[in-house]
Amino acid sequence: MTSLQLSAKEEMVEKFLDAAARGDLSQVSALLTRVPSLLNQTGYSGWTALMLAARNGHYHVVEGLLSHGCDKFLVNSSSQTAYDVSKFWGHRHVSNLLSRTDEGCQRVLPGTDLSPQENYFSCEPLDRLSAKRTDKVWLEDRQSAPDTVYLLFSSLSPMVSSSQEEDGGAAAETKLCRFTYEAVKDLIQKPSAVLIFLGVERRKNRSSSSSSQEPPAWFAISSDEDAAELLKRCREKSCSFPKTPNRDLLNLNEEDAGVVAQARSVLAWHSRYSFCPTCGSSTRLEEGGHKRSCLNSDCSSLRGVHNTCYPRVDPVVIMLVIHPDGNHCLLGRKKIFPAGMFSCLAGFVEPGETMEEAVRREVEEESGVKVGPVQYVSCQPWPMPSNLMIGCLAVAISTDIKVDENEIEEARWFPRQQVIDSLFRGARPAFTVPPRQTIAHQLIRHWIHMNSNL
Ligand SMILES: NC(=O)C1=CN([C@@H]2O[C@H](COP(=O)(O)OP(=O)(O)OC[C@H]3O[C@@H](n4cnc5c(N)ncnc54)[C@H](OP(=O)(O)O)[C@@H]3O)[C@@H](O)[C@H]2O)C=CC1
Ligand SMILES: [Mg+2]
Ligand SMILES: [Mg+2]
Ligand SMILES: [Mg+2]
Ligand SMILES: [Zn+2]
Repeated sequence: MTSLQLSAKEEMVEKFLDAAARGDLSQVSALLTRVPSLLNQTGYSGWTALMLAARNGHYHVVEGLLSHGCDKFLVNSSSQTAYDVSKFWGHRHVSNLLSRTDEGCQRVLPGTDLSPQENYFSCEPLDRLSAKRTDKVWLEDRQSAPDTVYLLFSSLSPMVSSSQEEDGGAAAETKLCRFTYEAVKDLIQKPSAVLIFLGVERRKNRSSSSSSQEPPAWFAISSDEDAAELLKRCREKSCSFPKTPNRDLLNLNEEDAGVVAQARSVLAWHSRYSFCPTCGSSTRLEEGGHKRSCLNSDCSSLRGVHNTCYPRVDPVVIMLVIHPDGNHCLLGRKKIFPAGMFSCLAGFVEPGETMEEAVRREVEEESGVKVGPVQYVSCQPWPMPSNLMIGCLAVAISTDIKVDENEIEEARWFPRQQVIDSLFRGARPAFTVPPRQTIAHQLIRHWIHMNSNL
């Protein structure tokens, strides 16, 4: 290419970027018709036409460029996307346009903070009515009510039905199988059965005429009967008890996942605490399955408050560590991860430790990186078996990495652009992030959505 041709091309790019910056939609369209390759060209400091139009709030130019299929995830030399730029300059109509996805209303780049409800397993479709757990008469009455819903568990997995996609591809949706009292009453009567009261359905419309009637109650029942025998109780063909909960329970809809978060954690606690941890005696289920009391009347667990009597929740900190330059984040991989997957570092909170200290300790133990400020973002119940994942952002104050090979296979600083590529583009990214149902994924997204460079 001659220098004359080169400068002609440069001139064309400049003209195109200038038209976008001025909001001249007809010139932008005319130039694109003649030279389609202009679409994602960059000028000074890596600014694209989309960024320049976004900077100046030119909604129709942004719309036009998007309709031509321009790449909205490109970043300039300060690692800002067009969305970051429009948000910083207060052009909300443009940032709303840029945050839309092809799937419609789902937000890829939300302008607001992540709400706790957005984490999978955190939806609460049932009102737990904990005060009713001690009301034996009420509980027995609800158990046999015709509209009461029973979920059936075997080896801590709920019975689910899966619909397959038409081409025989991956399971499209997994639903909890719901049973009536009549269908499971023989199981409830077995001495080995564990029955948990989960709550009652929340009324969608409190002022509805049927409000005098009690909303349906939900129970979980765990049975040690043979799984194949249990499956015969279901009329649907595609029923199963998932074998790999870490993976299979992520295909439920948000509401079913919320119910499973409670039921699985409580059942897992019963399966591991059959005997009193204080004196080793047998225990009795109480309070709708939310308590185990020791049968030895001399046991000290019967006096005072004891966490041996109630289901456990184990707090785990999970953190996205940001490089002091603001443009890289620290991700690690365990040996058991699928090839190419990197995730946030995580670790159990230890006794007598604050959340912030647990973040600093786990990051330093696992990666050798020292952490300064820590900020809570959101949390996620993780019923594998009963963790509460406390999601944080943390800022590194040192950058050398030395991994603890017992826990982590590799840890690396990833540039923001690679993270964006992995989250949103999928086309041969340098690494993969965990699935959207994990808080690790949501924390990574949260960081990308922040205007950390502006
Ligand atoms: N939802 C999400 O996005 C994510 C969820 N997680 C979950 O977080 C949990 C913790 O993460 P992980 O990195 O493994 O934690 P840690 O870094 O704390 O390492 C766990 C190891 O530490 C030991 N350990 C120390 N204290 C405890 C304790 N109170 N309970 C259990 N083990 C303890 C165990 O060792 P030993 O086995 O030798 O006794 C265990 O294998 C995991 O269960 C994982 O499923 C993790 C990442 C993402
Ligand atoms: Mg650790
Ligand atoms: Mg860890
Ligand atoms: Mg640990
Ligand atoms: Zn005891």
